[in-house]
Amino acid sequence: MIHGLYAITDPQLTPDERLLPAARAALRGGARLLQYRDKTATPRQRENRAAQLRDLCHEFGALFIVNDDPALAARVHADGVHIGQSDGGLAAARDRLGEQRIIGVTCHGDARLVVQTEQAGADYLAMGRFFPSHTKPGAPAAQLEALRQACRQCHRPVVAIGGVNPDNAPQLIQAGAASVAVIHALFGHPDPADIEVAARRFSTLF
Ligand SMILES: Cc1ncc(COP(=O)(O)OP(=O)(O)O)c(N)n1
Ligand SMILES: Cc1nc(C(=O)O)sc1CCOP(=O)(O)O
Ligand SMILES: [Mg+2]
Repeated sequence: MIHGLYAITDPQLTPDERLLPAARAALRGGARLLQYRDKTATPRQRENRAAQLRDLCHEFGALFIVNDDPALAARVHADGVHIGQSDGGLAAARDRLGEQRIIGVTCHGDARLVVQTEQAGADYLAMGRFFPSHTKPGAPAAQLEALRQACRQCHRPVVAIGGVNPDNAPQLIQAGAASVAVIHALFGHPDPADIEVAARRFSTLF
């Protein structure tokens, strides 16, 4: 079920030696989904890390999602993949992963695209960036009103992303977001104990 805190790893904030302790802390704090997002590692490193994160997520009963790469998601038996508008398309990802696995698709701030992408068969729709983001400052901005509209019209879960922290997340949840996806407000904390506290703050909002 796509609901609650959605933690996303980051190669700068969660490098190899910090990846598993940081991910474990987010899961202990209640993250219900975790995405492996790493555009810099070698294919072999990505496969190893993804397999370890999959096992960790399943220890906590959380869903494990791979960013960008349906083939890697299939190889490591992830629960699903997240694709953007330039990541090869929903149909190709569905062909690769079958009907049982989750496919999430970025729809930026476009409520009409959310509805179209739901009709095309995505399992969740992601909208953002709602607030200034340390991680991806150049992501196109999205408006809360578009989130409200999308959540009224769409039957699948909508995930809100971009500069989300425990203080601004309530606005997104109030607007109808089923989940908030977070990098910096979790993994920007150097100490895993603080990641867990932050994750718990998010989790109690749902
Ligand atoms: C949950 C979630 N939402 C949005 C994104 C962004 O995906 P994309 O537009 O493909 O950008 P990159 O993450 O690949 O830089 C995401 N990864 N996860
Ligand atoms: C990966 C990503 N995609 C975005 C979008 O708007 O599509 S914003 C973003 C970065 C999210 O990280 P943080 O929580 O640190 O802002
Ligand atoms: Mg992408």
